[in-house]
Amino acid sequence: MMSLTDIDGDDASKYRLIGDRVLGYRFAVPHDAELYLGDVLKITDDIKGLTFFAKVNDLLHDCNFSDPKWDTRPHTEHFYGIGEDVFILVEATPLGYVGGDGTFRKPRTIPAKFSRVERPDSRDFAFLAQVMGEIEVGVMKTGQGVLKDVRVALHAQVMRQHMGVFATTGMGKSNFMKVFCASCMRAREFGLLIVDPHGEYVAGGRSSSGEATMGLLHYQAGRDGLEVFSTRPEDYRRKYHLNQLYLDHDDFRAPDLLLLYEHSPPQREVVEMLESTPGSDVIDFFQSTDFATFDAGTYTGRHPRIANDLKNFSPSTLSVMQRRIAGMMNRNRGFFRRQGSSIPDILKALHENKVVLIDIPGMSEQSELFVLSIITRKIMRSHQGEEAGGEGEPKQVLITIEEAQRVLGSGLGNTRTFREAAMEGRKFGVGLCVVTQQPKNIDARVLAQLNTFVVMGLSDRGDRDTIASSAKQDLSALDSEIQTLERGEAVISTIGIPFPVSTRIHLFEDYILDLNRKPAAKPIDDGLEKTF
Ligand SMILES: Nc1ncnc2c1ncn2[C@@H]1O[C@H](COP(=O)(O)OP(=O)(O)OP(=O)(O)O)[C@@H](O)[C@H]1O
Repeated sequence: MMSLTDIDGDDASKYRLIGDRVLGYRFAVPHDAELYLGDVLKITDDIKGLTFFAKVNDLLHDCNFSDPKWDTRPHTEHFYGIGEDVFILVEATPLGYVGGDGTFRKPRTIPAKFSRVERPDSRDFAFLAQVMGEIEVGVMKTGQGVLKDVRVALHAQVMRQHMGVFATTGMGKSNFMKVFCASCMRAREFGLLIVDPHGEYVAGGRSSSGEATMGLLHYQAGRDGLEVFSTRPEDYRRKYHLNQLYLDHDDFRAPDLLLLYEHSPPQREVVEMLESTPGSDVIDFFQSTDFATFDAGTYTGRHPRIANDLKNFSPSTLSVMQRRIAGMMNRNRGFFRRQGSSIPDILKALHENKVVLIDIPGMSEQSELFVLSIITRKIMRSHQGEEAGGEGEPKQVLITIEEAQRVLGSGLGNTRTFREAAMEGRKFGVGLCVVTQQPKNIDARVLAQLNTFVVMGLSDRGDRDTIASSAKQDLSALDSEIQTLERGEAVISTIGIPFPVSTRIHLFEDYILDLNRKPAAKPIDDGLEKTF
């Protein structure tokens, strides 16, 4: 017997499940029902005692008439009427189901024929909420609206397995990153490194659409979870309790130069030869040697080993290297000095599970990559050492790489540090947060390592295909949704949440206003209704 069920007490509104398979449902709903792509619906199977959830991915007009042209004939309404034989066929993707024990599971079975289909109410949201993690980023989106009681939160322990944030410019990537940082400051589950050459994360600035924005310092209740290392003037640093950023000569290694300049094969060989030589010796050698007269056989300076290593290189190659090192020192003189480095403090803060913001406003792209490369290498070495030492709790750090196609593109031979972190980092508790507008320009081997995908509007089909083929969950059903994502919306596919979840990212300013009013305890329980 067919069971037509009222959805909200309105007799005219009848929804019923009529098929189809474990990974795709079909419902018939009245021809005038108001449903939207992305709506989340609940299917109650009273026979098996299971409650299923599914998301609408297509809507089609259909009818029970055998006349294929019934709806184009004149006076159709008069002859056929437009009653329950005319309906909308809804295609939906299952999210999962809840059994008698109240646990949310992946869809592995199918609801009984004619199971009741309705909109979930607030009691149902608890089931969806139970699959969420600790790092809150937004609320679940459904069709035109949001499920304000279902906060979307990533799982902290998945973060070491690398994440990708993919967004066309202006879609809300900076806002997402700040929300993510605020939640990390609050949760204190792992260390997060972020290098900001635009100076907008610390105290805000202007968004891409020109509005004034707030920064991480405005999240005062989470201040203990933030450590800032900055190149700003002293009075600014003192006012906001920021640390001064310093890197020293021993933090530097010759391969850092590969990121900053194009190198010819012999120049590259010089770099490789000096790879494990302490940076202070390399810098001192190049600063104190005259390559017009350099001869390794007669060299009497402070670095005979380096002189001997470089004896077969031409003076012109060595002069180019000398100029580059001088250029690198000059460009970074605001924070790069002979002795005294912030690296131990940066590592300490990361290992205290803080967000570490490296604030270098107005610095060139080369300086940004220089800093990021040095800190990434230091984190990797420290974690590899710890692994060897084997004592204490393994530390977990996530390193943000913005415009990641610069250093994780395919065929780039100059970015070994980042590649090593992408390929081996997770063994040592080092994850990468790869942020890019151009996923198709990221090395496929790196994409294959990502276990969390945050997709914020990608208009390019090639980019979407790249993401769909790399994500661990099937995103093909969401292609049309990804195409139509609006600013501030994302589809998130991550381990721990059994379905790709459409999310309305919190607006940072509203989110921290709310967080500032709450005690710092976790988990975050209250609704964020006023945000949207
Ligand atoms: N989740 C959101 N909710 C509401 N508005 C948002 C959201 N995300 C972004 N916006 C709006 O969009 C504007 C642009 O966002 P944002 O600066 O984060 O974009 P972007 O992708 O980082 O841009 P660009 O790549 O050019 O820096 C913001 O000023 C904000 O008003």
